[in-house]
Amino acid sequence: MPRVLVSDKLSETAVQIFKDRGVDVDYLPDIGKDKEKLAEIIDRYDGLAIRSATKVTEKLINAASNLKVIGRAGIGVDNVDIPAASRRGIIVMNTPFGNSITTAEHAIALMFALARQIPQANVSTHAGKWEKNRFMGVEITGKTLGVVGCGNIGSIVATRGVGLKMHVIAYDPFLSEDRASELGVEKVELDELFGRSDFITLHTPLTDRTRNLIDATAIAKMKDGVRIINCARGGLIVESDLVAALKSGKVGGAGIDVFEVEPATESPLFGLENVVTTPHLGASTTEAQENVALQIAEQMSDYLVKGAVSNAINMPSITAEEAPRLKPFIKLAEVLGAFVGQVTEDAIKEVEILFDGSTAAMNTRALISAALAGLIRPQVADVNMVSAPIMAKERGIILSEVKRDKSGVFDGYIRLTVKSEKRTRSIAGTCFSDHKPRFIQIKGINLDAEVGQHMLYTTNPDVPGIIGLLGTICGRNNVNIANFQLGRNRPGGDAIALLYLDAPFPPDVLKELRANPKISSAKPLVFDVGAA
Ligand SMILES: NC(=O)C1=CN([C@@H]2O[C@H](COP(=O)(O)OP(=O)(O)OC[C@H]3O[C@@H](n4cnc5c(N)ncnc54)[C@H](O)[C@@H]3O)[C@@H](O)[C@H]2O)C=CC1
Ligand SMILES: O=C(O)C(=O)COP(=O)(O)O
Repeated sequence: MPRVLVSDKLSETAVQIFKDRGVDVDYLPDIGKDKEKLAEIIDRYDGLAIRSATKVTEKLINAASNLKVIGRAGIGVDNVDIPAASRRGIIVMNTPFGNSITTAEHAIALMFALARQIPQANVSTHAGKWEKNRFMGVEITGKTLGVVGCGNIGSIVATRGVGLKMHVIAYDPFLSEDRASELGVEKVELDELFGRSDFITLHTPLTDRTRNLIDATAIAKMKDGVRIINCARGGLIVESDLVAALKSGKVGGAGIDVFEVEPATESPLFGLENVVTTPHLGASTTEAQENVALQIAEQMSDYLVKGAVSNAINMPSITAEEAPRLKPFIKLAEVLGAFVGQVTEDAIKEVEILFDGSTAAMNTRALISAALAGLIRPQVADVNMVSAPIMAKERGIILSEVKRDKSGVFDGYIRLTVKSEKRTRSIAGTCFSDHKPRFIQIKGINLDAEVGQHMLYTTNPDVPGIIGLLGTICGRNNVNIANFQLGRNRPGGDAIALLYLDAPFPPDVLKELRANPKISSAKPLVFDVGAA
């Protein structure tokens, strides 16, 4: 039974869902904050469910020898070293919509809090001061709201802003004019947004490109008295620059939910009169927490139990419905890759994957990942569908995909063509209704060959006596041949043989075979023929 660790505070709904779906679960909501303790036990788990408190570093990933999936019950995955997870073949998934309304509402709440100084007035009133003249606010209506990052959350904030009769302008490199007009916002460049906004709200992910987006230079371009809201990530703002601008009055107020360093128990922003802070509460409503807990538990269980992949950051999605249909073809793609990977001994330069007929309509991204995993595995044993594309890229392999209509007798097939330093190799295969992968063409030679666990692949000129020769050498050395497949391109041309064996082909017999002048090449092959 797969086992999952929940290392941050999550609704207990998640725990129940894991259990209901056949996943063992340990709920240790405080362990995420204890790096050492977490590293000590992480190798016991197949899955890790987190929020933002657990930092999944490369070090932790290296200690997680059994980990297959990291599930973020929320949106931002900047606390996970995704390249390190991908290299180790670990899927990283999130719940991209579960808390977006809640977070957008928090941004709007902070905007009102700033406009009317509600938190400060609240403290003063509780203290019995009745400072009616101290707290003069500003109206929201008619003001310009600048939304930086108009994705899921940004666009909800934008439409709420429109509803509040604000003039909403947005900067997002991926925002189309059509989408902007659908939302009722004006699409502008960043500098224009800085120059025109009365309120600026940030909704981009934290990446190397967005880090320090709001620094002294950006602030200098803003209107005097601008109010800034950050419910995205602390690293988007250079806090020291913001503090200076708040002190000088250039920035009139800041609503800050997220900090450069969290948990933020001290910050230069604390104690400033015009700053409203919350401790990363953007996603903290009962509704959002139920949503994300339920979703992540479902997604992680579906992956661990059924192989379905959804909302993965580093792997193509495979729905629970398509998983059973796709599985045999994933196996096929993997064995095609494994065949070529085992016979290729020099550096691979280019890979072309052709999807013919029905296979062209399948989830070809997943099939490509599987083919690459098979191809690379002879060199790197623990590669899988998550890590294979990244490894292929790191090795400079040029990848191309071709899709075409049914072109032959098969409903559909996959052909893998691999160009290495010395030569080009090609292999094609398909699955029939028995769901078993079959080789249908090797080296341009047609055949119909099942995939065996232990095989021997030989090439030779098409001359009489090869079958006898192979049989004699194997027989003399006590190697049992379970089955035999032959093919040739034309009489007297190139021929190939596939021998199905009960055990790995013995190295000394291989030597003898290779020394025989009638055999051009002989290569033992091993395939994982476990259930598709
Ligand atoms: N405070 C909290 O508790 C929460 C914070 N978040 C944060 O909010 C972020 C945004 O979430 P979503 O809207 O769901 O993500 P999203 O991916 O739907 O939207 C992000 C948008 O930012 C845009 N973008 C990327 N780089 C940009 C740049 N340099 N300038 C302007 N726009 C850029 C993208 O094109 C995209 O449209 C998350 O990455 C997360 O860090 C999310 C949920 C809760
Ligand atoms: O979903 C996100 O990106 C969030 O920032 C929410 O963080 P949390 O789950 O509340 O630690």
